[in-house]
Amino acid sequence: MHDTDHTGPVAEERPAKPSGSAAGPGDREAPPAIAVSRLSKTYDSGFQALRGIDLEVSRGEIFGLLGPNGAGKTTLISIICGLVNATSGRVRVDGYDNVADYRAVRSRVGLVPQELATESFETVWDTVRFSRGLFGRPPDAAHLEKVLRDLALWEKRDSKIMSLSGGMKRRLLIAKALAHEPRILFLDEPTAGVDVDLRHDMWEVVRVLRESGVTVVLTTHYIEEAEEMADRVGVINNGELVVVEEKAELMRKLGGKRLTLHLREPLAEIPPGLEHRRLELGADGFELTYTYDADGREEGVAELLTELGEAGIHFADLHTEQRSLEDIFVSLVREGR
Ligand SMILES: Nc1ncnc2c1ncn2[C@@H]1O[C@H](COP(=O)(O)OP(=O)(O)OP(=O)(O)O)[C@@H](O)[C@H]1O
Repeated sequence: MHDTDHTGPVAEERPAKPSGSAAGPGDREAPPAIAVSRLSKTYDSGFQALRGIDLEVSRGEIFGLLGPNGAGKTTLISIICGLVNATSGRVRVDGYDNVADYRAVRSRVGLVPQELATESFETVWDTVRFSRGLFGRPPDAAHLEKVLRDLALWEKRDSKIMSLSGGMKRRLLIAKALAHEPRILFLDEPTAGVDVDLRHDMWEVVRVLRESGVTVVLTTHYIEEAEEMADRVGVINNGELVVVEEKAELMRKLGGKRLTLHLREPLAEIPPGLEHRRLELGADGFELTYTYDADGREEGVAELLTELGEAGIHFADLHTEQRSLEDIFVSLVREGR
């Protein structure tokens, strides 16, 4: 199944031995958790799902892969985990090539799929124990207990899966993926279709994982989720990584602020003399929006209000807001079209 042209050159680059527990900041020799270079995927149907992806994820990082439906998120993580073959390019996990060193890679990654578990007659405990065994790891009741406790499932260890709530089933999927002690956990759309409370529970779970030093890559099309959880965000659209940025930096660079004025009288168009401003008029003519810098320079607002007053434009109300990652995302995806 696997391409055969990947063996060889990687051997001398990979670490001779697994590098023990997660590397500390002083460990300069340690390879990144994930290194993807020039990765492309064309499915047998001829559809090109990924186009030359380059990406590095550091150890201990929480990386959010954000993109609309069909953007290529699942394809990318499936290739990194070694479940789908790439057409070209290369993936290394902890320094191991995902084709030549398939086993080393599989033992280092845990994948939490979108679907809920189906083995409904099994107990929670048997499920995690079995998952660990699948990876050839020796039994370790203490580790499994810790995983179940961290995920608030310890009290349910003897319960059958069918008796668990939806939230517990989701957490059990994570417990299964953690049973063999992976260093990198992939969460594919962890909160797709769940209610708000459950979504917040999942965010909490990811925070706990971060504290335990696990590298987390999560895919989502909820901006809020990436904004809430990720250290860095990569936006993928049409199989291309449109941007990869520290979340805070992305907000700072592209965030901007928006001032919205609710006018007393509707306008048919932006009045002459104000065209140089970044103004937008709402469809009903009552809402005028001004976008300005995110870095705190707000002197333009006072000038604008004076100019509007001079032009005889009066407003009944105004409010400002920070542009959200949602706005940024929408504009990036538009630009990428
Ligand atoms: N086995 C396959 N054969 C052909 N095309 C495929 C296959 N799997 C996925 N695709 C196509 O590749 C594209 C990317 O799919 P992928 O599942 O990676 O997207 P995604 O970003 O994860 O989307 P979603 O958010 O809907 O899960 C889609 O257009 C999809 O239809």
